[in-house]
Amino acid sequence: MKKIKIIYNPKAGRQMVQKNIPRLVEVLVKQYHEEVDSVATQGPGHAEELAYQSCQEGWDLIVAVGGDGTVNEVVNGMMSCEKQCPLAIYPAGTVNDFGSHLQISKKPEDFARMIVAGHRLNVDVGKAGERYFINVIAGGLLPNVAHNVSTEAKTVFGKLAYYMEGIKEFPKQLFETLDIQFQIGEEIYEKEVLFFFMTNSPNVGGFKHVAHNARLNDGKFDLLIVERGQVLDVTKLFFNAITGRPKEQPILKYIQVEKIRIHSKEPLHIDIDGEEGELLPMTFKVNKEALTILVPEGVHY
Ligand SMILES: Nc1ncnc2c1ncn2[C@@H]1O[C@H](COP(=O)(O)OP(=O)(O)OP(=O)(O)O)[C@@H](O)[C@H]1O
Repeated sequence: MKKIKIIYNPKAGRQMVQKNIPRLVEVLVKQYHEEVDSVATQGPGHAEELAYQSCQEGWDLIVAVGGDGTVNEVVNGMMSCEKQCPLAIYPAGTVNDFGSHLQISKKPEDFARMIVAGHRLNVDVGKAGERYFINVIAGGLLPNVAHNVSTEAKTVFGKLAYYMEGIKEFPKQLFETLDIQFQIGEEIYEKEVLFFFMTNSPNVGGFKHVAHNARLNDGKFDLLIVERGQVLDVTKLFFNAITGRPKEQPILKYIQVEKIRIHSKEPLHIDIDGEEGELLPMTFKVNKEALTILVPEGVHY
């Protein structure tokens, strides 16, 4: 019998997947005879506290139910604790870049089966200053769009809320570039950028395979920098991302990094797994295969 702690964000996504939790608990307890406790988060930061506490108390598995922000908090709680257990992600957010790359089923019966089968994958975890991240850090146009979308809009429109905000903001911000310095080892690149992101999984902002070389356990993060360009270049870039056909383009730089320091001339908050983080400058590095997660069997990442 395993002791399983479920930490769920009742406000994540369209607040639909959370309705599956009672059924998930029932299957785990009645069919598989596991010991299960589920706790709802009360607000920002609570998932982190609960995850830290659960590791300290020696639970065998933590299940994070929410979007990328909730998963980020749980990962921070787990990584700060000396004792560790595996993590399972039950995607219930608006975008779920990380969860959707893992191809995790939302059907409670399938999810319970995955947990009990216990197929493991050790994944890289990033450190951004003092915070951990599991999927993506970003700066510039895209994160601004994401932060302007309210919880209410996400509950009603889901992913569409991000696209509507994007269409509104895109023309306004197209010419607002940022002066960014990327320092990788001894090399320094100075760029005038629209936005940049550094990702663990290939999926970013709901777009699949944007970072086509990204692997969850290769000890590297994939840095994509979109430089200032002509309107047509930027439009083409988005079109290729939407249609899942990423191509080499003059305004796009694609580099794999293990450690990087990023400076911005203007004050710029970095976005960490979809939530607003600290101001730059900041050093980012990869902790290779630092966290064990449960994944469906037979899927290649
Ligand atoms: N009870 C709560 N009420 C309001 N906010 C909460 C509560 N519990 C957690 N939160 C906060 O909700 C924020 C958003 O959660 P999360 O990112 O998981 O969902 P989402 O934004 O819908 O999904 P995604 O990031 O995948 O688009 C998190 O930063 C978290 O701190």
